[in-house]
Amino acid sequence: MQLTPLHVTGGRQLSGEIAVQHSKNAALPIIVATLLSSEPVTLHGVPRLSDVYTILELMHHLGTRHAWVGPNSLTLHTPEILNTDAPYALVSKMRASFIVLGAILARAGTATVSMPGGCAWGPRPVDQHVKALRALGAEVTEDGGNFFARREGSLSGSFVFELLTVGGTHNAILAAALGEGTVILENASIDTDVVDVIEFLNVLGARIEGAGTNTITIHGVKALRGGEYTVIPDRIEAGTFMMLAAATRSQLTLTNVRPDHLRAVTSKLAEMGVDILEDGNRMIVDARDRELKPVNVTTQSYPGFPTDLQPQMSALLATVPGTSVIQDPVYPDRLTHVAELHRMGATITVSGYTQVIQGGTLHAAPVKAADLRAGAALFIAGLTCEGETVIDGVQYLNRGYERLAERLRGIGAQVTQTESVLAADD
Ligand SMILES: CC(=O)N[C@H]1[C@@H](OP(=O)(O)OP(=O)(O)OC[C@H]2O[C@@H](n3ccc(=O)[nH]c3=O)[C@H](O)[C@@H]2O)O[C@H](CO)[C@@H](O)[C@@H]1O
Ligand SMILES: C=C(OP(=O)(O)O)C(=O)O
Repeated sequence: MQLTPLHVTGGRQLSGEIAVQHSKNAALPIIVATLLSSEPVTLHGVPRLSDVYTILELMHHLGTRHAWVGPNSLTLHTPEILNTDAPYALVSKMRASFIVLGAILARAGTATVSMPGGCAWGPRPVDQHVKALRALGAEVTEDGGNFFARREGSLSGSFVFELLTVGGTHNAILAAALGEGTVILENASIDTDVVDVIEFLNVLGARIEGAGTNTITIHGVKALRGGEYTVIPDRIEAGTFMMLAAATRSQLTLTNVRPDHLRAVTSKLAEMGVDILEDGNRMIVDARDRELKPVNVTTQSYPGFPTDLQPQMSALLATVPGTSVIQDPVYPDRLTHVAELHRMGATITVSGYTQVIQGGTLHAAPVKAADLRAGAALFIAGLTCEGETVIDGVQYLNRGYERLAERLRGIGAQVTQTESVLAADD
């Protein structure tokens, strides 16, 4: 869908309260995890994002019927799996869809899933997903851009991930949750989105231990029941708004936040001189009248500094006088925002996955987002400069930020766009 650009005029302080949406990257695998139950499941805190509509389209193909029962509440029901394949046209749109491989395999015994898409800043392998499923007893082959998986009986055994992978851990958990075997995953991800999926599955009657530790034990169960669950707050959206507050030297109050999920971000912003006050699920971020200091940042798996906030951090540090260094070894090629920030006057030199940033003042320019978080970096940058920045590639922002223009206007930002139409009953 071709969307109209976002027009952003900055150079003035923002203020007020902004409610953070619930987590995109937890909601997507939780929606997929409902495939494991034949009973209805109601989810609360599902953000209305294009990625959510994409996964619902895929789920519909697999046999799930859904209905929105509130602004962010969704009931899903998969009495039976009608198709065991996840076609290229749907999987290629987003990364998270690849975990239907484990879910379909668990429920139907066989699955065909196209190689995943998603934000395309460089290679995003799935070798660990495949190695894990094979180690647990599934047969997985690849041909013509598709993975074929099948199992005889229940999955069982153990697998040590060669690196920390969120999606790989999701896929293995979903594949092993049903059945009679016990599976042990070592060096598993401790990401908040993995913990949320496990807690959700346990509400439906799964027996999964070790959430939030590197060793996850899954005792297969015969069936899962229906149930109700609320998705966790989106720590990446919260971090984006924290950086927006800092970059515009404003004070913002964020609600629906889990400060315990944001430790690495909070401490980095505090090191820069931003005041952050935590009060339950609220956070006040204050950068008014501050001379912010440059910092060095390296991304890591959770609980380290998230790669999903690296582009936004580049935009922020481009406004901070002095030399900052950002390294993103998690996704070394996640750099599509850099050339666009150059158009806005940023001084950033890139060598491998290292950005050296000489901070200063940015100016408005026409720019284009080539992926979701690059888009976030651009609206942050745009809101720091006087004049109008026109941001193209809004379809990427709609993947991850619900009603963005409207919510930014709520904190005093001058942002206009002919709103994209995501149908309420889509
Ligand atoms: C939908 C979703 O939740 N997406 C998030 C998820 O993506 P995703 O689950 O795809 O990311 P992973 O955690 O799997 O990737 C982490 C690292 O492991 C590598 N790797 C991963 C799998 C594999 O089989 N082999 C391999 O080498 C990746 O190249 C990367 O360097 O976590 C990323 C890292 O926090 C985030 O940027 C994404 O926003
Ligand atoms: C990159 C992201 O999502 P995906 O993994 O679906 O591309 C993201 O949420 O920042």
